Amino acid sequence: MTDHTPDATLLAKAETLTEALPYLQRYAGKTFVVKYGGHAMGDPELQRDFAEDVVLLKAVGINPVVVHGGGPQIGAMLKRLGVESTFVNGLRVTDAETAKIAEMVLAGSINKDIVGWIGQAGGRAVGVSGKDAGLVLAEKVGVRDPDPLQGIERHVDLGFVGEPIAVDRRILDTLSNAGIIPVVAPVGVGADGTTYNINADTMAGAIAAAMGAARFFLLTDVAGVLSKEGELLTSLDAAAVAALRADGTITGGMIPKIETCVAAVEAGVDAAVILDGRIPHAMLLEIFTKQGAGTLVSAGAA
Ligand SMILES: Nc1ncnc2c1ncn2[C@@H]1O[C@H](COP(=O)(O)OP(=O)(O)O)[C@@H](O)[C@H]1O
Ligand SMILES: CC(=O)N[C@@H](CCC(=O)OP(=O)(O)O)C(=O)O
Repeated sequence: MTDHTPDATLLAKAETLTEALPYLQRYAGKTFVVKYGGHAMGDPELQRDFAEDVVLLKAVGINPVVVHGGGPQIGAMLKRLGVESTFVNGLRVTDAETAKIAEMVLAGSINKDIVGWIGQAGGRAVGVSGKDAGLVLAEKVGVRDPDPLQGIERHVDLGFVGEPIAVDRRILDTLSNAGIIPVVAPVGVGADGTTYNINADTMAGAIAAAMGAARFFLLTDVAGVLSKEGELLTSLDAAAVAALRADGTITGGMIPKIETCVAAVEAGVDAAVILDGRIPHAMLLEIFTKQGAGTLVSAGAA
C-alpha cells in the first residue's frame, strides 16, 4: 500500500503556515510601519531577507510603509569629504553642508537602493522623502543637553535638525492603495522651505502615529533594549523607559529610538517593537510566530 503521509519537513512547512493563519487574519488590511536602521543594512543577504519580508507582508494583505535611516552611511560620506560630525543625545549636529550631504545619501542613494531590493524581491516600491507631496512638515529642533557632572543643562544648537510637526499621509495612502510599498527617507521641509535632517526613528514614529499603524517595528543592530548587565528587556512602558534614561542605561542612538516608541504608542499605535535586524527574517518571526523577539514598548503597564 502506498504511504500518503508527507515527509516531516513538508509537514513542518504546513504547520508553519497554519501557525501563521490567525496572524494573517488579524493583520489583513492593517498598516505596519517598519523603520530600517542604517546599522541593520550592512549585509547583502540580510538586505535580501528584509526586502522579501516586506514583499511578503504586502502579498498577504498588510500595508507596509518603510522608513529608513542611514546614519553610518552619512558618516562614511562625511568622512570621505573631510567633514567633521558630532552627535548630541543621538542626533547629528547638522550644518548647511552636512544637511546637503545627508539628503544626498538618504534620499538619493539609500532610498533608491531599498527600492531596488524590494523590486528584486518581486515587489513594487516607490521612494519618497518627507518633501514629496508635503509628506512631512518639520520644524527646527532645540535640544537641552544635560551635563550631570556639573548638574547643569547647556543649550545646544543642532543646526538643520528637524522634527516632524505634521504628516500629510495622502501620498502614502495613494501608493499603498495602488499596491505599491512606500519607502521614506528621513528628510523634511519647514514652512519656509528649509530642508531638515530628521532622525529616522523620530520620522518613522511620526509616520506610524499618523497612519494609526497596528505595528511599528524598528530594526537595528542590537537584540533590543539591554539592561546595564546586558540582558534583553523584553517589555517596557513609559515609566520604565523614563527610569532607564534617568539612570543612564539608555544612551546614544537608543534615546531617539525608545522615545519615538513611547510617543507612537501614546499616540495610538498598538505596539512598537525594537528588533534585531541582524537576525534573518526577524520581522516575519515576530509577526507570524508565537516567539516574540526584541523589546516590546506598550502604552500601559508592562
Ligand atoms: N540600553 C541600551 N540597549 C541597547 N542599545 C543601546 C542602549 N543604550 C545605547 N545603545 C546603543 O544604541 C544603538 C542603536 O542605535 P543606533 O546606532 O542609532 O541604531 P540605528 O542605526 O539602527 O538607528 C546600539 O547599537 C547601542 O550602541
Ligand atoms: C538628525 C539625525 O541624527 N539624523 C540622522 C538621519 C539618519 C538616521 O537616523 O539613521 P539611523 O537610523 O541609521 O541612525 C543622521 O544624520 O544620522
